[in-house]
Amino acid sequence: MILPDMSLLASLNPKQYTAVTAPPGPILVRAGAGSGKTRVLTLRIAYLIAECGVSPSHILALTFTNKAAREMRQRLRNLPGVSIRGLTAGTFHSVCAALLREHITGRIGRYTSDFTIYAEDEQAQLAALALDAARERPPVLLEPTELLRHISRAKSRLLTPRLAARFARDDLERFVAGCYQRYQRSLEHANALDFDDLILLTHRLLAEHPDVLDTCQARWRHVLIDEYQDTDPAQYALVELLTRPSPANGHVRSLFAVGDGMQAIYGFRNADHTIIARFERDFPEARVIELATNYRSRQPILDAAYAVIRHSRAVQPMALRATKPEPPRGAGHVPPLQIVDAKDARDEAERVTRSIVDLLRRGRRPRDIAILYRSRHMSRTFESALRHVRIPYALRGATGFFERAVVRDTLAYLRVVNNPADNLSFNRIANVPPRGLGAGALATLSAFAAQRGLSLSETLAHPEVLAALSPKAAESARQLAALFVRWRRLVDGGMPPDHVLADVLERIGYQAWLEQRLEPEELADARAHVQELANAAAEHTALNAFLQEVALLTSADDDDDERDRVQLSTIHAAKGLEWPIVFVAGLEEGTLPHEHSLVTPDGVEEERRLCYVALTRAGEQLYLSWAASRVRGKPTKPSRFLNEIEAYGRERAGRNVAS
Ligand SMILES: Nc1ncnc2c1ncn2[C@@H]1O[C@H](COP(=O)(O)OP(=O)(O)OP(=O)(O)O)[C@@H](O)[C@H]1O
Ligand SMILES: [Mg+2]
Repeated sequence: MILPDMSLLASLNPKQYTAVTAPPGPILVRAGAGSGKTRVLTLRIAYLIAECGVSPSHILALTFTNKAAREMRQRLRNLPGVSIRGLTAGTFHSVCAALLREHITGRIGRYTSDFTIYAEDEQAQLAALALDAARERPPVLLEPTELLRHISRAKSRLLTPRLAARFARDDLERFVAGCYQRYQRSLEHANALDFDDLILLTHRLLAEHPDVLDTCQARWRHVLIDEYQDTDPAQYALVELLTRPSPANGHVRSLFAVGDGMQAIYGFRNADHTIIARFERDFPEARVIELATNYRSRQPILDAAYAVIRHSRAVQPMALRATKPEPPRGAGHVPPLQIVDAKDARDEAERVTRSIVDLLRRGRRPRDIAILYRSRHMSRTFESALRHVRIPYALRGATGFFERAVVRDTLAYLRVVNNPADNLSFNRIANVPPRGLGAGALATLSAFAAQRGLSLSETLAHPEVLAALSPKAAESARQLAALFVRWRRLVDGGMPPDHVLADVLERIGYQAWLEQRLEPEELADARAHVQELANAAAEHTALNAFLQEVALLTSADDDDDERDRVQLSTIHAAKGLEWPIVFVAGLEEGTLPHEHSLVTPDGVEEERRLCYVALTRAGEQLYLSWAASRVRGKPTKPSRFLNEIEAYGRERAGRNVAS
C-alpha cells in the first residue's frame, strides 16, 4: 500500500528509488522482466506530480497498448495525493492521431483533420491498385501484402516515397518506391492515413513546423516510455525531436525510458531491438539505471528464463535474482517448474486442464492462471477442454475460436446439412459467399416458408419460390438446394465429418472468396482456423456427434461479467503482464520457435526472446507443455528452448519433472 508524500517511495528498493527520484534528463531504466520497470515508471509520474509540483498536463506517458495506459491511469488515481487531470497517456499511435487531428489541416499536403485511418484491408486494396498501375514489370512477383511490408518498413525508417526512390539499391527497391509513391498519393486523395503514417506524418509535422514543435515541447516537458525496446526508428526519431532541449522545455531533455532488450519481440513490425543498447550513445548525458532484483518470480522460474536467454547472441543476458524465498521442501511443497509431456494437442489441453482443475481444488482462483501460446489458433483445443469441465476462461485480445466468422460460417453449412430445419444457420450462409440470394430473395423464401410451415432450406427449390425469384436468384437457389442434397447423401453414406467439411468448402468456393476479401495475413489466420475446425471434426466419426459437441461448447454461458477467469493469451499479448501460475503451451520446434522463424538466425533470436517473455510472466508456478505431434499425427521434436531449460536444470541440482 502506498501512502502520500515521501512515503510514496518507501516501498522502492534503492535502485528503484534512484530511478524514480533522478533529476530530469535522459534516463534509461534497463532491467529484466519483473524487476519493477512499469511500477517505477508509474511512480516516477506520481513523484513528478506530487513531489516536484509538475502539472500532469506537462507529462506524456507512452505505453505499448491503450489498455496498459488505462491501467496506469487507474493505478495513479489510486495513489492518495496524486491528481492526473490533463495527463496524456496512450500509445504512440493514439497520441499521434490526436496531435494530427489538432494540427494537420493546412500544414501537411491536402490532409484535413477529418482524415480516416485505413485498416489493413483498405490498405491492401490501395496496394493492389498501386501494383496494377505500375508501368514497368515487377522484378519479382509481388503480392499486395508484401508490398505493404516494404512500404511499412520504409515508413518506419522515415523514408518518404522520394527518399525511398533515391536510396533504392536494386530493381525491386526502385519498383517498390514507385508503388509506394502511387499508394501514398491515393491515401492522400482519400484524406486517409495508414497506421505508419500516424507516426511518420507526426514526425513531419514537428520537423517542418517549428510552431507546432514549440507547442508540443512546451506542453510535454516530461516524456516517459514503457517497453522502450519495441520502439521503431520513426517512433524513436519522434521522441528525440519532442524531447530535444529548447527554450520551451527549459533546455532539458526529460526523457524517462524503461525497457528490457531481452524482451524485444516486435522486430517483425520493424522495431529496432538495438535501441536500448544505443541509448547512451544517442544521449551522451544519459543516466542508465539497472535493476537486478526480481519481485515477480521464484528463483527456479528465473533460472528457466535465464537458461533460454543465455544462448542469445544479440543481447547481453542478465541473470535475475528472486526476492521471493524458496519455500522449504517437504509436504505441501509446490514445484515451481513442471514439464507436461503430451501425445498431441488434445492430450496437451486435457493434461493442462487437469492440472488446472487440481489447482482450483487446492484453492487457486481461475484469474491466477494463464495459458500462453505462440499462435492465436492454438486457443481452440484449450477452449474446448476448459469448457468441457466448465472452467471459466477469457481470451485476451481476440474473439473466441468458435465465435470467429470463418468458423461460424463453416459450421452453419454443416448444421443445415445435419438439420435442414435450422433456419438461423441457413440465414447465415444463404448468401455467403454472395450468390445473389440477398435480402429480397430471403424475404420471398421466408414468406413462402412461413405460409407452408416449411424450413427455409426446404423451400429453396420449390417451383413456386423459384418462379417468384429473379432468374439469377432462382438459378442460385436451385444450385444451393442441389448441394445440400449432395452433402446429405455423403453424410448418409457414412463419409466422416472432416471429409464432408472439405467437400462443402470446395463446392462453395469458400477459399477463393476469402482470398478476395481478406488481407493475406488475415487469410493465413482464417486458413489456420478452418484447419483447426477440420482437426476437431476429424476427432468424430459422425457429423451429428461433432456438431453436438460444438453446440455444447458455444452455448456455454459467456455473458456473466465476472472476470475471475483463466486467461488465454498469445505470448505477444501477454507482454508486461503477470500471473501466479502460467502454462506455456506448444514448446515444440516449429511451434515455438515458429516454423517461419527458422529460416533466419534473427528470426530464431526473436523467438528466443519471445520464449523469455512467456516464461517470465509466471510468479509461483510455471508449467511447460509440448505435444509429440501437433498437426495430423506428424511427429514433432521438443523445442530447443525446452532442451536448454532441461540441460540447465541438469547442470544444477533439484530438477522437478512431472507429467
Ligand atoms: N520494490 C518492490 N517491492 C515489492 N514489489 C515490487 C517492487 N517493485 C516491483 N514490484 C512488483 O513486482 C512485479 C513486477 O513489476 P513490474 O510489472 O513493474 O515489472 P516490469 O519490470 O515492468 O516487468 P516486465 O518486464 O514484465 O514488464 C509487480 O507485481 C510489482 O508490483
Ligand atoms: Mg513492465
